[in-house]
Amino acid sequence: MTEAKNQLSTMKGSPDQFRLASLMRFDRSIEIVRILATGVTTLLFWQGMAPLELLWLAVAVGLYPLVKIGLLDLIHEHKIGTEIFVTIATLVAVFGGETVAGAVLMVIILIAEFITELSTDRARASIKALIVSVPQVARLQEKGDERRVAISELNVGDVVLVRAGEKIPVDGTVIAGQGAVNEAPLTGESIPKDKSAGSTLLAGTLLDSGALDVRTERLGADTTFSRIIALVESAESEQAPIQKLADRVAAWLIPLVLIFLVGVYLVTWDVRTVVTLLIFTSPAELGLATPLVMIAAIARAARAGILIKGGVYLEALAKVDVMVFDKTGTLTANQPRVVQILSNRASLKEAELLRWAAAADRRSAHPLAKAVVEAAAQQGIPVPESESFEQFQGRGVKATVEGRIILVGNAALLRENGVSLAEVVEDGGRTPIHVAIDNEFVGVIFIADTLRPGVRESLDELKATGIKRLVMLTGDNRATAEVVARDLGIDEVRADLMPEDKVKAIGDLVAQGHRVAMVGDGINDAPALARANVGIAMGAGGTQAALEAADIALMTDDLRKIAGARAIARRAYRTIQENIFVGIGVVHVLGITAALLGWIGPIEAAIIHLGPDVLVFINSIKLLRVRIHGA
Ligand SMILES: Nc1ncnc2c1ncn2[C@@H]1O[C@H](COP(=O)(O)OP(=O)(O)OP(=O)(O)O)[C@@H](O)[C@H]1O
Ligand SMILES: [Zn+2]
Repeated sequence: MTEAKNQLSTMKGSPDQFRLASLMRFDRSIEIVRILATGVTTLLFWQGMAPLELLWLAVAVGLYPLVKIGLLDLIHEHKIGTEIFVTIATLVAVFGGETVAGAVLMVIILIAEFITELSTDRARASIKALIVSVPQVARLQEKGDERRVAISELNVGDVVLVRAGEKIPVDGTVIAGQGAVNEAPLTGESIPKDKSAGSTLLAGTLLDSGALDVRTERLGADTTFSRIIALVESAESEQAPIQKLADRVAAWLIPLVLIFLVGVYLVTWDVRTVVTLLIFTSPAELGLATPLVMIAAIARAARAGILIKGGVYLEALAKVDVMVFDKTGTLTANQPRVVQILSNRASLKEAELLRWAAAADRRSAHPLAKAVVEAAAQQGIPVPESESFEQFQGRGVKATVEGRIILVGNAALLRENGVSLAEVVEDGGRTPIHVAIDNEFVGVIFIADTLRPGVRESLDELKATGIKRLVMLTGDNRATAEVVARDLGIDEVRADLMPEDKVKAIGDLVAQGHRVAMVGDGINDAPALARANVGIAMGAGGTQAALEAADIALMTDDLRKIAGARAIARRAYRTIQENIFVGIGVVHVLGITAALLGWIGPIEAAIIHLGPDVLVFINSIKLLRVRIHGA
């Protein structure tokens, strides 16, 4: 929290400036003048100091924007909004002889609309402010000299210098120097990370100490930072189902309300009661109850390094009952190491087995292949080039090395290639990689990976938030998968899956009526992420692919952020329900009752009506302060 505040005070265009700037906008000034003019005229007329004609003029001036917005909504969105209701209420009052009441109620509504608009703008501005900004100038290194240039003049490949206390202006790689970088603005991670030659840097993060020379890789709109801003900005337009429902209910209520009002008038012949009722029967506010909550929740999450791409996913995450995890790289740390080599042939030494396997695997990008190649390098084994190479998704590789056909992969790969396996090697906790030379099974390489720190706690926390079933999907073998699952308290394991099986497994869960979230790394798992109700990608700070693939992107690999995201989502959903049922529902029902009983008139109604608007606002803004674990 405090770090975030410090960030705010150092950024260009602080929220205060932003607020001032938007307050001073031209149309805002007109609005203020309009409110003052109509208010003062009403007051003068009331005191007998102005003629009725002047009051009519004031009413016309005040109604103008309401009629305009109301008609535009009606024509373009086929929606009867608050504006139309207020216009009707004012006109009924003025022509029914309650001119002062009509004018006062109109002024109060104008003030309420003005306040709502300002606060929504501020919430929006705060989203951007929370994720801070990128500096607009950089120190460019040129022919041994340095000079300050605008970011727009930089090119990919340029070397920029960053000194302690400065913000990193571009995405790039450190080529010289050393320093500690605070990535909190992007990831919510407040512990600074040490950076030296070869480390990657993200624009918008802060160099706490040291000095770095950075080779520019991405600039301006291409930086991860800019992508995030763009995604958060578009998040608002992704309406949540509850919002659509509120809009639908509002549309459906309007004719009923109008019939009800005509009925009341025919029974009572009382203009005051009808005008008072009009204020409390406008269902348009239903539509206002959700956007502010969504904006606040998305802003809160962004500050914790959780990127939620729209209200629709916030609601979906709140309702999730089954959570599915990929194993490798999601639950495990994705740092596989070779831990044991077993040769099946007396004549074949372990080092030699590793040499064949590494030769076959050297062109594969699979993490297991990298572990094999790395082990060979560590043992100083020279690895030959392969003559041909083929990768089988979820199976392994087939390569020709020194004229011999090498298979490296799981049992299924060997069987499919007609290699008979005397016994399937399974060993809990470690992944066996089978090796065959010229269609003969020659041995197994065992690879182990460690669990991510804090996985168990994160999963327990998720269960505590009402997730009923935790499922693990993996391409790894059953024995290894089951050991991991048992360690973590996972309820259901599906092993030996091909990538398309994972997509199908999620499809089945969705078809059974579950609300499914899928957690993966976002690179290999993109189709599975897309199939789930909510796709959550980890480590999106590292790769832009992960950022694009998911509905919710975690900027670091910290699994605790999932529980954090879930907490924010549930809280937001509850707030929306509170806003609708208590803030709007209860107050309006009470207001209608009071009006029918003749306890309140139009002016009291308009004042009381400000109550729920303010409540909804405060209730929503509270979301910005939700405490979540690990952020
Ligand atoms: N390049 C490779 N070298 C060796 N074995 C491989 C290779 N590619 C795949 N395999 C074998 O195929 C299995 C399935 O691979 P896949 O990539 O589908 O899953 P994974 O990465 O092990 O696990 P997860 O599905 O949890 O991410 C691996 O466990 C391994 O036995
Ligand atoms: Zn209301």
